[in-house]
Amino acid sequence: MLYDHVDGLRERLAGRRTHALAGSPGEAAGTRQALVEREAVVRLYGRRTTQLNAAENALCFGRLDLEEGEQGPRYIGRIGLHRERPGATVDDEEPLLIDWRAPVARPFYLATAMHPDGVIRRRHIRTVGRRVVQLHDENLAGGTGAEPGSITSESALMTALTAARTGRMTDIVETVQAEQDRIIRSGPDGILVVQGGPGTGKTAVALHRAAYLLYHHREQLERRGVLIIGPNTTFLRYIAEVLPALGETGVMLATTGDLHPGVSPTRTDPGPVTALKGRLLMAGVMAGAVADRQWVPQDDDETVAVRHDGQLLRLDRQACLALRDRVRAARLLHNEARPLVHRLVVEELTRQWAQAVGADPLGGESLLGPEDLAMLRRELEENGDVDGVVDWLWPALTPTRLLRELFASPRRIRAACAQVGLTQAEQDLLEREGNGWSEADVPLLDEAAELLGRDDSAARRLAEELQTANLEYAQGVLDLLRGSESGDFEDEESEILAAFDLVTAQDLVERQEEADHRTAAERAATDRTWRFGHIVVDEAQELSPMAWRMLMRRSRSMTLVGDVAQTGDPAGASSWHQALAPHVGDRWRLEQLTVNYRMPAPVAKVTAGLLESLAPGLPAPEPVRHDGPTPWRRRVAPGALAAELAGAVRAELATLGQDRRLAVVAAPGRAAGLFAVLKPLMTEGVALGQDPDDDVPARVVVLEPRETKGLEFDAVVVVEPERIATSSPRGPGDLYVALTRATQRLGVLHCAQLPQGLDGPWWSE
Ligand SMILES: Nc1ncnc2c1ncn2[C@@H]1O[C@H](COP(=O)(O)OP(=O)(O)OP(=O)(O)O)[C@@H](O)[C@H]1O
Repeated sequence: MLYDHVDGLRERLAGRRTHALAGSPGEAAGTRQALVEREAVVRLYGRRTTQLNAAENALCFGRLDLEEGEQGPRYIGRIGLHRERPGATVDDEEPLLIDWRAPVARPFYLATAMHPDGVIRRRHIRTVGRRVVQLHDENLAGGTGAEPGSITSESALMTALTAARTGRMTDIVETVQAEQDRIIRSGPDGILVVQGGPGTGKTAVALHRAAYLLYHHREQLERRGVLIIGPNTTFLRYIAEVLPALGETGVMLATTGDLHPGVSPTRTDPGPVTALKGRLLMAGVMAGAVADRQWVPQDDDETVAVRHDGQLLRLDRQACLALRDRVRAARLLHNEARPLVHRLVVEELTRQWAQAVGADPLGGESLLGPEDLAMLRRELEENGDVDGVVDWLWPALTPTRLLRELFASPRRIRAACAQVGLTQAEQDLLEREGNGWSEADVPLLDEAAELLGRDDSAARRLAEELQTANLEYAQGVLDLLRGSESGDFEDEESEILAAFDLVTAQDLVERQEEADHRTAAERAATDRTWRFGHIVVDEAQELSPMAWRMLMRRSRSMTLVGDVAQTGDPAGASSWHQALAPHVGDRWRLEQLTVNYRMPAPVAKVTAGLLESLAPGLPAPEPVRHDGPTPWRRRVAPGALAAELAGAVRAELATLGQDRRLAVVAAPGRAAGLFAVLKPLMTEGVALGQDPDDDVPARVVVLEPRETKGLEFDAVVVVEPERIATSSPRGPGDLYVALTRATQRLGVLHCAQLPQGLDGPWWSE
């Protein structure tokens, strides 16, 4: 019945869309307003159809039977559906399916036998396509007993947790747990931090929270947009299908490296450089770099000069210093101060000129009156040399130019750091050759953009050029139509009105301008200053202080999820207080997730040992699955590692069975070598890859620890953990990440001793 209802809705929407596209006849038809309205209506129908399509799988997954006296039963699903009754108001419409995010759906996630909340039975409905294949009932009212063969929602959860991993994250809407539900439904205001160990569902919760907030605050959030920040593009691909499956599109997914429109990081900085660029004092370095570009002559002999009407007018060091002080006192952003610089230069030159030509040879008052001076000023304003002087003293700067020229010059670096107190060795780290930007440069570019402000003159010029180009293009289109007319029509048909009889090029351009119907996310992607309605940051522990500074400009409504024990970035945080205090003091709230949904208990035990040495006192999440295979470890001679690895992977695949995926994780720099070792597997029909980003994820992937961040696999084989732990100052955190990716099986191959915390009785040999 529900699917029939959806089909009917889809059909009606398609009909209305076609009707809207055809346009309504009448006086207003063809006006700009009618076009805009039509576009809006068509987009609305399109969005609604997308939502209906997204809900096709597992449209309805739950049912609540309520105590007598309550209405019921309630069916819970991915979207809300109502039976429309002619003449009924929205409130009277009969609910057929309740959106999982609606308040009345909440008992589906929260009701327990202890606190049934009016629910006597909770039913999980499993469907394949449009067919119901399984029902799981939980009787929450005492005495009724479960129906034979029924299982509890714990079983529905277990089914989800033990399913084969596909390489893409799926939603958890059918089995959200109480502690997760509370976070998902918490209000949007302020900054919410969700701390939880590996596999506690932080990513899942963050994405469902985004869907929940969009549902309850749709108008505001669709206007301002929701931004989801992840640690790398691999991770973003991994999570990309969750929100569309929940019917929510139009959310912007990005890394912090994507936040400066026009810049795509391609460069990898060494760890110490990343760490330095992430420090808050870089804000001072950027301010110093801008100040350094507000130039004055270095000694008293040096001047800048303007030739005017045969006279050479000069600004010496003292004049330039005075001018710079006056401009700085106005506290304008660098580029926005340029008109003031221009005005003051003209003022000074006018003064000098008046002195030169208007001086009374007899020593009396100037011979020039106010009108002469005004004329002089106007002449100087139009003198191109003055523009040159302004460019010299106070150049128009883009953030990229400022940084490129800064990093290319030891002198500029020294000047920029003068007030900040970086050692010479640290200053040397900033120097670099070649082009290209790194992720750590992006917050610096953002900082620079804040200090520089806009240079409106260039933007205005560009807008004018664009307008002229558009007009020319539109005129060209009309000319083309006119040109193709004569041969095509017979005499009597040439009476027919053509487009060029009805519209001018200007009309066409205006119509194009109105046709910008991009979503907030699309517009935000091209606007550095866009303020989002809400920002979700996943793996938030990885952000540097400078990256936090950049993000805080984009919104103060945030959900930050992460685990300070998993920090891998050299500039990342070791505590939430350390990360947030410089930006928002203690104005943030903390929620914790405590249940480990990913790893079975035997794997969790191994990783808990490492956690204790990594972050003493941080509790290890409690695994929800108590059984599972015991992790294995095998110590091998260095020469035998390659052969042992190939054998171990073969054995793991055989144990796992078809459709299950495995990751081999090794220290940075070793993945390529191990990939070569495993290549023969390909001749055995095993898809092998080095990129979890592949369109069709390979069955076996060889990765470095940081590439596995946020991902999970049915089985994981970690090669030489000691080498991972010692590969960088954040090595132990990287090892912890690698070991916590397995949903079923974990194995370790090692030549050296196991690192501290990992050596224990929990392994099978
Ligand atoms: N309530 C739930 N129902 C079903 N599956 C769940 C639930 N909560 C979490 N999971 C599953 O547990 C796994 C781990 O979740 P997720 O990746 O969100 O954890 P995480 O805390 O972000 O982990 P990490 O910090 O290691 O990246 C995923 O497969 C997720 O789908």
